[in-house]
Amino acid sequence: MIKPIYKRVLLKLSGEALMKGDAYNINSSIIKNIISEISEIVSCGIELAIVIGGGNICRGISNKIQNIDRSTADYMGMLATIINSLALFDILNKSGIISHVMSAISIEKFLESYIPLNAIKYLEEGKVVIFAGGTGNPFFTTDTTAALRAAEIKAEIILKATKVDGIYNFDPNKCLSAIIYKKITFDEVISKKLEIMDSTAFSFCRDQKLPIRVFSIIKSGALKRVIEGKNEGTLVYV
Ligand SMILES: Nc1ncnc2c1ncn2[C@@H]1O[C@H](COP(=O)(O)OP(=O)(O)O)[C@@H](O)[C@H]1O
Ligand SMILES: O=c1ccn([C@@H]2O[C@H](COP(=O)(O)OP(=O)(O)O)[C@@H](O)[C@H]2O)c(=O)[nH]1
Repeated sequence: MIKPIYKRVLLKLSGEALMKGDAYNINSSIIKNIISEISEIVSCGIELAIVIGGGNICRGISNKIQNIDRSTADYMGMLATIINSLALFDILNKSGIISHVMSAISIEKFLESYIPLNAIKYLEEGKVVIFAGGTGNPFFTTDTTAALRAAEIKAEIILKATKVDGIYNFDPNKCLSAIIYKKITFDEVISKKLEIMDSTAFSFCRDQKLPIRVFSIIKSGALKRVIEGKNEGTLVYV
């Protein structure tokens, strides 16, 4: 049985990390693992909001189109987050975890628009809320979306599930001797220009005093350990 130290959290799932070896898709073993952990934490009373990225879809498309305008590519990216959010919604509901998708971009035909008070109501009812469509604005990322939404719904922490198991002094995919931080302040992460998240997201979380824990999406049991306040990945704090 999980002993959570949080009541309401926002989970950021990297689109690219979900892809793993399955080019421009969602890897079935990664999603199966994360769904089973989500099921465990939701059944112990955690109120869970999710932001899912779109890198697994949009990077594949924009790599193939030459000279695409930045804002056009960004709108394609936001649509990619909607595709991933709908996929996640379907998988969650089929696994018996009631969830809702709320989008920053209105598509009345099949998507509920993002209304903060409704999102909070769903969370209080024990339903998972997936925030789709990013912030609705180009030049931002889903990390910044996660920061904004987490502040608005008053989540206690952002849990960033990604390809690496924490924040290192250098990108571990480029420097094999990089050393992991168990915890690090926002000021340090910003001044050292550690690029695991964008600086807009880091600055916003610092100002809002909203901690972030970065951990591996692949490591089994990591989400559960994070929810229990165990020393998993890297904690970024004020
Ligand atoms: N200092 C760092 N510590 C850890 N990872 C880093 C660092 N700098 C850059 N990265 C990179 O950040 C990536 C994870 O960021 P994320 O936003 O989840 O990925 P993506 O944008 O590909 O979805 C890692 O795969 C890693 O290569
Ligand atoms: O508010 C937002 C959120 C996302 N995006 C676009 O959507 C893409 C996918 O999001 P992200 O890169 O954060 O996904 P991830 O890396 O987590 O898969 C981004 O690269 C941007 O092009 C955007 O323009 N505005």
